[in-house]
Amino acid sequence: MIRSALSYPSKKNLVLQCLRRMSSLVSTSVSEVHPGVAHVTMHSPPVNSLSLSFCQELSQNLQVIHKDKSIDIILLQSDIPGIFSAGLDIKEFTQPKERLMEFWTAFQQLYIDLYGASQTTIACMEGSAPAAGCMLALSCDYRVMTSNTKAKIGLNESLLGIAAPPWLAQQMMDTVGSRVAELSLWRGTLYAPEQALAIGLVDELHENPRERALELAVAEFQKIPRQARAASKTLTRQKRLKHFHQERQADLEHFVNFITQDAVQTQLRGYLQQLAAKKNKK
Ligand SMILES: CC/C=C\C/C=C\CCC/C=C/CC(=O)SCCNC(=O)CCNC(=O)[C@H](O)C(C)(C)COP(=O)(O)OP(=O)(O)OC[C@H]1O[C@@H](n2cnc3c(N)ncnc32)[C@H](O)[C@@H]1OP(=O)(O)O
Repeated sequence: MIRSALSYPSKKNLVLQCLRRMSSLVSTSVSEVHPGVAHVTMHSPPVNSLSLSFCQELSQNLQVIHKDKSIDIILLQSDIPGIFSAGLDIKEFTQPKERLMEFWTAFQQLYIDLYGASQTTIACMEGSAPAAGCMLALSCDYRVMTSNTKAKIGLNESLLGIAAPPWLAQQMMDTVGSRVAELSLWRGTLYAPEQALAIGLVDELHENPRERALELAVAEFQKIPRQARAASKTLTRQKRLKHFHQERQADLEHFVNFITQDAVQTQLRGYLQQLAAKKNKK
C-alpha cells in the first residue's frame, strides 16, 4: 500500500518515486514529509513482525534512501496502533535450514542498513518494541517513545528460551551500560516508557512521537551540518560494524545451530502457544 504523505511540495524525486512503486508490493512505505526528511513507515499487520520478506523489503528501501543525497533524516515509524514492531517473526524460527539461513542473513543486512545508515535516523515509537523491534530502535540515532504506559520496549529473548545475538546485546550495552544491559538480558525485561527513559533506553517520551520526531528533525537536527552528523556517527559505530562484518558468517552459523536444537524448538512452540492463548482470552 502506498502512503501519499508527500505533504510538502518537494522537487521531483525519482528515487522516492521508485521506492513508492516497490513499496506498493509489500509492507513498508516511504514518503518525504519535509525537504530532506523521509518517513519510512512499517505496515505489516497484525504486529509488524520481521519475516524474511519484511526484513528484505525494509533493507531495500533503506539502501535506496542511502543513495538519495536529497534525504538526510529518516524517521522510522509504524502505522499499526500500539505496535512499533513485535520483533522477529517467530514462525520463521521453525523453518528448514536453508530458509533459516536466508532469514538470518536478511536480518543481519537490516541491522547493517539501519545501524550503518549515514543519514540521521529517528525511531518514532507509538507502541511496543520487543526484541528485534527494540533492535530497530537501538539502531536509530535517537528514540522518541509514546508516553502510553501500555507500550513496552526491551530485549525479552530469554523469555522465549533463546538469547539475543551478541551484536544486539552489544547495542543494549552501548545504550544503557553493561550492568543494566546484563540484568535486562537475562531477565528479559520489557520496560514501560518511564522506565525506559530512566535507564536511557529511549531519549524522550511524547504523546505524539511522530510530531515530536519531525519537530526535532527540522528544528534541531537539520541545523547541525549533515557531514558533521554523519562523521560523528562513524566515530561511534564504525568499529562495531567492522567487527560485525568479520563475525557475520560465524554469527549465521551460530544462529542456525542454536535455533535448530530440539530444546529450543520446543520452547519456541510453547511460546507461540502462549501468544495464541493470550489472544483467545481477550
Ligand atoms: C548466545 C546466543 C547467541 C545467539 C543466539 C542466536 C539466535 C537467537 C536469535 C534470537 C533473536 C530474537 C529476536 C526476536 O525478535 S524474537 C521475537 C520476540 N518477540 C516477542 O516476544 C513479541 C511477542 N508478541 C507480543 O508480545 C505481542 O504480540 C505484542 C506486544 C507485540 C502485541 O500484542 P497484541 O496484544 O497487540 O497482539 P497479540 O494478540 O499478542 O498478537 C497478534 C498476532 O500476532 C502474532 N505475533 C505476535 N508477535 C509475533 C511475533 N514476534 N512473531 C510472529 N507472530 C507474532 C500473535 O501470535 C497473534 O497471531 P494470531 O493469533 O492472530 O495468528
